[in-house]
Amino acid sequence: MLPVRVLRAVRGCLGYWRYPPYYTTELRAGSSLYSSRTVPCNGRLDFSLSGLRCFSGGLPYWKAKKHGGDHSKSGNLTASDDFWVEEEDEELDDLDLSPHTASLLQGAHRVFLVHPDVKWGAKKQHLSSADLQVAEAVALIHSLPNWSVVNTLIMSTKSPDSKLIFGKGNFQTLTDVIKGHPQITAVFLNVERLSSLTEKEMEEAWGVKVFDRYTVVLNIFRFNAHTKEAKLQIALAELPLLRSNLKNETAHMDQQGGGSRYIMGSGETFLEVQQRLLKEREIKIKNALEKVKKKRNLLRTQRRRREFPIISVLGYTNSGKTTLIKALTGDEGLQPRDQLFATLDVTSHAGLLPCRMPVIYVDTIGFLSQLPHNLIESFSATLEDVVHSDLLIHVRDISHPETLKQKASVLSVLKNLRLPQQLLDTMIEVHNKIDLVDMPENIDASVLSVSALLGHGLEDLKQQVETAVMKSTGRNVLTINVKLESPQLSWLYKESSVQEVKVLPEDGTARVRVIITNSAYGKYKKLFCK
Ligand SMILES: Nc1nc2c(ncn2[C@@H]2O[C@H](COP(=O)(O)OP(=O)(O)OP(=O)(O)O)[C@@H](O)[C@H]2O)c(=O)[nH]1
Ligand SMILES: [Mg+2]
Repeated sequence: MLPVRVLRAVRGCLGYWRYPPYYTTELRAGSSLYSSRTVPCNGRLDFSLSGLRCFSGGLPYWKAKKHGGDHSKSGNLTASDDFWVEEEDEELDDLDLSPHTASLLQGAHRVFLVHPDVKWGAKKQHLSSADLQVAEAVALIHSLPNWSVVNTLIMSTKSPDSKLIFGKGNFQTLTDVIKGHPQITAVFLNVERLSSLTEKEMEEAWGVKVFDRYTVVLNIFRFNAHTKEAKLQIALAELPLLRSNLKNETAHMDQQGGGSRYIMGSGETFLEVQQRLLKEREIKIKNALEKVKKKRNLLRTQRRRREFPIISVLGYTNSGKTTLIKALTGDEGLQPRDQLFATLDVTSHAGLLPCRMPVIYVDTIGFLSQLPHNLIESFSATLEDVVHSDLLIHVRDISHPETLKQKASVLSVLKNLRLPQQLLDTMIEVHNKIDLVDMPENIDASVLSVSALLGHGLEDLKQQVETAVMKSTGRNVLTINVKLESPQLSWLYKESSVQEVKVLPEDGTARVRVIITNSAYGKYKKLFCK
């Protein structure tokens, strides 16, 4: 989604970009725009963007300086995360989005991690070894503040669908091992989802909390969600947990003769009242999400009208998407972290291509194989905007032992998003973290190797992005010779984006570098090149 404030910010910078290059321009977003001072045009015009900066406190503010600095560095045109905070919608405010299963998030947990290794059958994981699945599960736990893994155990099972996941003998062995770790406060069973009954039985047998992937991933999401949409998605994804808690609670009350009794005067039992409240909550959340979505569509339309090329950056979680966008835009507000799902909210960041055309890089939620299904559904909604991109960049962590498997799972999620074929065909694949590998093998010529952290390979990447964006948006960067006495130059200022003008006084001409659409160039040729 592209919040209003950022649109304003980018509009400010577009204003600058389209401005004839004989001004030093000071743009202030929020107040009336341009206060400009004319600077004499002395032949070669060199514009530095190194003074462009968008501060995170107060109003966004840009200042363009003449001369000096690194032109190719779009980085200084920034939109920090603060500008992506959505405008508050008062109507949504009565919906309590604080976690309803909050107890899990609070405090520290010392976790015993159990990975059921399915040897055969439909649930066997073919692409990944048990050790690597455990490594990913450990990374999930470490993505939660103050949670640590005390020990891990891979236990084979022939009956993953049975109530206790393991056969009787293995379950007993497991219980003995867990009981031998009195310092633990929880067990993380690395399965997608445990039924409430299984969870309850295991907790009784082991005497500590038991978590599945759904609960852990939901908690990570909850911890990292900042925008209203992300919080709403989480509130929705939390409902199945609340429903199964309710079942447990009612069963417990029933044992004491309470849960299914009628509440006096209401005509409803405790269970019915709670179910109704949950249903009402679900409807409210869905309505609120629908509203946010409509707002997003509106912003999308506005953005289209202003024609900022959109580049969506996708990839497996922790592959370096945020680091890459930070390197390409210089946005200091971005905070890459060595965690899974560090980025949950889809945010957009303004950058400049080498030809100085502003573009918007969209940072997206990372993919994870075996992400719980409900969560995929809620979060694929946040990827809807990807469909409207002009270009996709797929970032891969080339140093990861399962980099190929990660690529396969990203491509399969993309397939489900039903993206236009042309967008998939033009997708740029970036091999990131090359600083961590000795000798990259079999690199396809079309693939770009970079180290987003160290800044290696970024110039080539920007160049390739520029070529692809120009192609997909029907634009060209051209240098055109114009006669100074003809209206060509003023026509170009009006109909295209003039980047640079070199006056050649001896022959009364100028060399003009422009970014021009195919159709405008067609008109230009018709008018002036007969
Ligand atoms: N050595 C090295 N580390 C990198 C590079 N790029 C990113 N990292 C590190 O990888 C970790 C994850 O980086 P992020 O940019 O947060 O990854 P992401 O893909 O945005 O992750 P999610 O938002 O969680 O999906 C951080 O610790 C980065 O510092 C690189 O080129 N080299
Ligand atoms: Mg990220």
